[in-house]
Amino acid sequence: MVVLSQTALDHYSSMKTCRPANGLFTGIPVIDLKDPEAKTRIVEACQEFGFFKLVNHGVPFEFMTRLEYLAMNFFNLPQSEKDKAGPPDPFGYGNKRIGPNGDVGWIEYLLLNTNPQVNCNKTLSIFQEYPQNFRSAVEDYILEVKRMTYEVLELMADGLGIEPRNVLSKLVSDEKSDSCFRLNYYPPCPELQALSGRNLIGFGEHTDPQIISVLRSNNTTGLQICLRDGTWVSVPPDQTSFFINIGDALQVMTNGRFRSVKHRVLADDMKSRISMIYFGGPPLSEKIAPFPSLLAEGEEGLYEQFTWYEYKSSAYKSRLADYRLGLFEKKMQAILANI
Ligand SMILES: C=C1C[C@]23C[C@@]1(O)CC[C@H]2[C@@]12CC[C@H](O)[C@@](C)(C(=O)O1)[C@H]2[C@@H]3C(=O)O
Ligand SMILES: O=C(O)CCC(=O)C(=O)O
Ligand SMILES: [Fe+2]
Repeated sequence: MVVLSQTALDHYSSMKTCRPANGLFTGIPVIDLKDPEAKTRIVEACQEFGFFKLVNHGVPFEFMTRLEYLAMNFFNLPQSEKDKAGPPDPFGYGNKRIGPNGDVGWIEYLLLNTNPQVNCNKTLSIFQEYPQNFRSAVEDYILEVKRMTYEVLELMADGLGIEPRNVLSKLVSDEKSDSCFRLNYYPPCPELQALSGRNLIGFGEHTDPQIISVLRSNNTTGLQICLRDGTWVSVPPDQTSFFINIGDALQVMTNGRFRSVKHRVLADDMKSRISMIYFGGPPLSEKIAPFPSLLAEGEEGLYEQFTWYEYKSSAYKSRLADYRLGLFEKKMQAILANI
């Protein structure tokens, strides 16, 4: 069993920017994909929270449970087997280290590219060595989730009144779209029991850089989002639903109307958490800028124009909790110009 030293605990312990809240939050917007009012509800949720729960989404539950089962089998393999698929570059198997800049969490994960044009040998090899059906479960799941994500993005465009209605969905459905997929496993940490009241960070606070993130987890709590007023609230888990996150790129495209939500995961003392997240990103060459039709007369764009490649490169130089969009805000550019 892994024993946590005081220093290690401090390292993994909860930080800093938002205030904690107790209990499960009951105010997460729930959107029914088949509701005729869905587009309006989605826009409201993205403006207020940058986050919502999606029900009646049409993705068969078996696709989720099959992948969950096979992913759990993978994470239960001997360490030496899992290490064959790592270290992440950023794709591949990772253990405790998140990203290239010193972030750590109580987590193991597999990060995969969903673009068939990018073959990552390391991750493909785990699929060759380990049960054939793991690869097909990942592919089947992603196919279903993509289809649903396009529908959500079309409703968003409709709700925002931007045309054509596929203006957002085509960015992530493009064959060059830079999307990725992540399986996260948070082992239980029994030692937490003796340390009542302390948090153990599974995945530290951050916003997702892409356009949209689509998350499904087992029935274990742990995911928290930061509300507008700066309080952390716990998202009640629901293994049958998806949770949708707005990413930084969509915050920019809506000129700040949609919030890229800050979130994190806390580990549990008893239960393991497993989550699967599809991150929908645009092609690397795509220019990320506010949609002109969303700017009111005389309203200025809040951000300098940049490509997704530029943003991603900058994100990979940052720490998890950094405010990555800051560098691209016009006011920051003006300050930098005067230095
Ligand atoms: C610390 C980091 C991990 C991350 C790349 C980064 O430098 C900053 C953004 C992180 C993040 C958060 C959302 C996704 O999980 C992720 C895959 C992404 O696109 O940005 C991770 C990156 C990662 O784990 O490689
Ligand atoms: O594992 C989770 O529930 C969320 C993880 C997350 O936010 C991420 O991988 O970007
Ligand atoms: Fe995230």
